[in-house]
Amino acid sequence: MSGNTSFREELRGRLAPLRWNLTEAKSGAEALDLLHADKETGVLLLDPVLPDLLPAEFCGLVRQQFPGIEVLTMNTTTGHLLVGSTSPTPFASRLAELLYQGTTSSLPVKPVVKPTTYVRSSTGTPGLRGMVGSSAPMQHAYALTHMVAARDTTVLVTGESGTGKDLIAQAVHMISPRQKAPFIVVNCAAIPEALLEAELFGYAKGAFTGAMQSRIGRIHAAHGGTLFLDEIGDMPLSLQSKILRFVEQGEVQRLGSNDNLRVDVRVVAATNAELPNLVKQKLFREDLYYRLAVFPIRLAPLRERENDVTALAHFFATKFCPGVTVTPEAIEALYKHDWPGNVRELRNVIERASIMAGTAREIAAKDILL
Ligand SMILES: Nc1ncnc2c1ncn2[C@@H]1O[C@H](COP(=O)(O)OP(=O)(O)OP(=O)(O)O)[C@@H](O)[C@H]1O
Repeated sequence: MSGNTSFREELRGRLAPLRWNLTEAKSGAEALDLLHADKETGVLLLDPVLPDLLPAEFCGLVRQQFPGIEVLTMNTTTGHLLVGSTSPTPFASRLAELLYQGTTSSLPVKPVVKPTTYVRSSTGTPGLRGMVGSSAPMQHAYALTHMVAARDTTVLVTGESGTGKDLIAQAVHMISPRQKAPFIVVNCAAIPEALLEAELFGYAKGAFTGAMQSRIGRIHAAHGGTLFLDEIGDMPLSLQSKILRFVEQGEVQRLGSNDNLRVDVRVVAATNAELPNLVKQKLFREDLYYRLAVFPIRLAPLRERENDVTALAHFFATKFCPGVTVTPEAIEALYKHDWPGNVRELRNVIERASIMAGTAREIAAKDILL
């Protein structure tokens, strides 16, 4: 794991003869996502200069969520392992020795350390206001949100529709030092393409017919705070280079004006589209994708969130009808469903059920209409 491309290449070359399954990550967030996806990882070689997280934060997360993985820190200048003062495992010492010597010929073919468990405990990770659910994927999302919120790093929230991406974006702002400054939302899918540029960047007087006076755009309105670009996958290609310039350089040019105005805006983007696919189809700029995806937070679909349906059902029942409970049979009925619309769909089902329940003080299985 290293943000340094040439260092990763060098290491890949040196480890290639071992025929290990090698996976590379450019940032702490990407590494955590890959570890979640591939439970076979045994060893993580870490460049301690991470582009997104402090090494201690990253190591703490890996220790908490993947206790079986051995994290070995590297010196990227020398290419040697920094085997710390705590006693290293025999594997770490051997790898250190071999990398130090610049030869890997006698390394064991497989890493000797295997991951054992994947922590699913509900303890340790603080949650986020307004968000219910303590499944492992949600704890992972909460932890990433807490870690990144304090910085100005751009965040990309992904996940199916209704998984809570808006809530995460709001949380990033609300627990950041920018919380008292504006949180401006732009739904890129909801504003017609012809109006989006003026809406985002503003315009100078006379920029187009009807521009009777100058106006600042929503980017400007977010100065000092956070701009939430929702449905970023729908951002027209024609506007993407201008957005990239704003995200990279903090510069905004109003329509019909040559002045470059500087703004201090943190960007959070969200999408339910697979941006890498859009990049392949040339519908989304690759450079913008990489710039936005500095710190990705992926929200799992509800069907992958273990027991969260129970907690969410009780939460929404209380919200719509304080004092009402949900019977175990009703909960069982909820678990038979796949939830393609995710939490939004569950919320709607419980809202309807609380009406169907009438004057009863509980929501029964018969009230659950799927
Ligand atoms: N973990 C959660 N706890 C409580 N409510 C939630 C949670 N996740 C989502 N919701 C609720 O579900 C609804 C949909 O959430 P949200 O709008 O954040 O989803 P989204 O992923 O942004 O969807 P879309 O892609 O369609 O914009 C909202 O009413 C939100 O308050």
